[in-house]
Amino acid sequence: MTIETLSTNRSFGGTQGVYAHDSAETGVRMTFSVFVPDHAPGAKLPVIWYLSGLTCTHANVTEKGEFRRACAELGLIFVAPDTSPRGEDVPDDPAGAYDFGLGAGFYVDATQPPFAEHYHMRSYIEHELPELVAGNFPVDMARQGIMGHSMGGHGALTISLRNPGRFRSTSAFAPIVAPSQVPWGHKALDGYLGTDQAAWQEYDACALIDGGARLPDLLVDQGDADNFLTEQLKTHLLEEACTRAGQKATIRMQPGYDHSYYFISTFMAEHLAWHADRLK
Ligand SMILES: N[C@@H](CCC(=O)N[C@@H](CS)C(=O)NCC(=O)O)C(=O)O
Repeated sequence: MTIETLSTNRSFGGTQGVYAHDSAETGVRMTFSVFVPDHAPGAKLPVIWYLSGLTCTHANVTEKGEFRRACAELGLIFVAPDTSPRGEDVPDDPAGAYDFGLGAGFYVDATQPPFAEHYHMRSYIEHELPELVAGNFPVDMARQGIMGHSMGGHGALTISLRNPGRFRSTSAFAPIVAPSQVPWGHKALDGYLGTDQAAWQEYDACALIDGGARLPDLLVDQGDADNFLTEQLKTHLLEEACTRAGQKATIRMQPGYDHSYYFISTFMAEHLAWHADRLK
């Protein structure tokens, strides 16, 4: 599996790179970014997977996430994938809406035409990208953490819940916690998976927790001035599911913060330190 280096920049005593490769899962060229702190020759570092939200590419968090100083200090590799397949042959939302299709892969393996051909973001993130990164960067795959924002928070939670033991740490900023119960999720899961809601359950963090899936621990930050909180994010559903299940979790409402990277970057270093503690 070969990767093409699109750019590298020296930053915070490490290297921020952007890379591309031909993906077998999505059938198109995919771009992702990796920050590698300087390290002793031959050393392998723990890795954080960061899954982004609606409309994002790798670039949003790479440029606005403010993760590099903390990653350099803590010795963490930070990987940021794209949020969907892209290209002329890749179908989009029929009306070009931002919440489905391009930039909105929802970390599922689509089963419905015409999306089933390219929209394999679950398998891409769970299998293909980890193999590629493990083969090309100094990552210790025994020490993985996963985090994400909004749709990417949904991705981080569901991927971690479905793969017990793989991620020692899981956190999220303003995650979609119950896509089966909110308009963004209904539109995406219906479009990618069809109307049978039984197929949606493995892509719904609250349903997975209710079904018995567990994480060692969980950290979530949510701004109380987030304009998506009431209709789309419904953080209280995750709090209730964790309480019902006895799932250990720290879910914090942050007064005055919105949904943007101003919010994410504020709490990024704290999340990374929390991950690093669990990845020692
Ligand atoms: N901008 C969209 C909302 C989508 C949105 O807020 N996306 C979040 C993730 S759910 C994001 O990270 N946007 C890109 C950015 O802020 O850089 C709109 O048209 O309403």
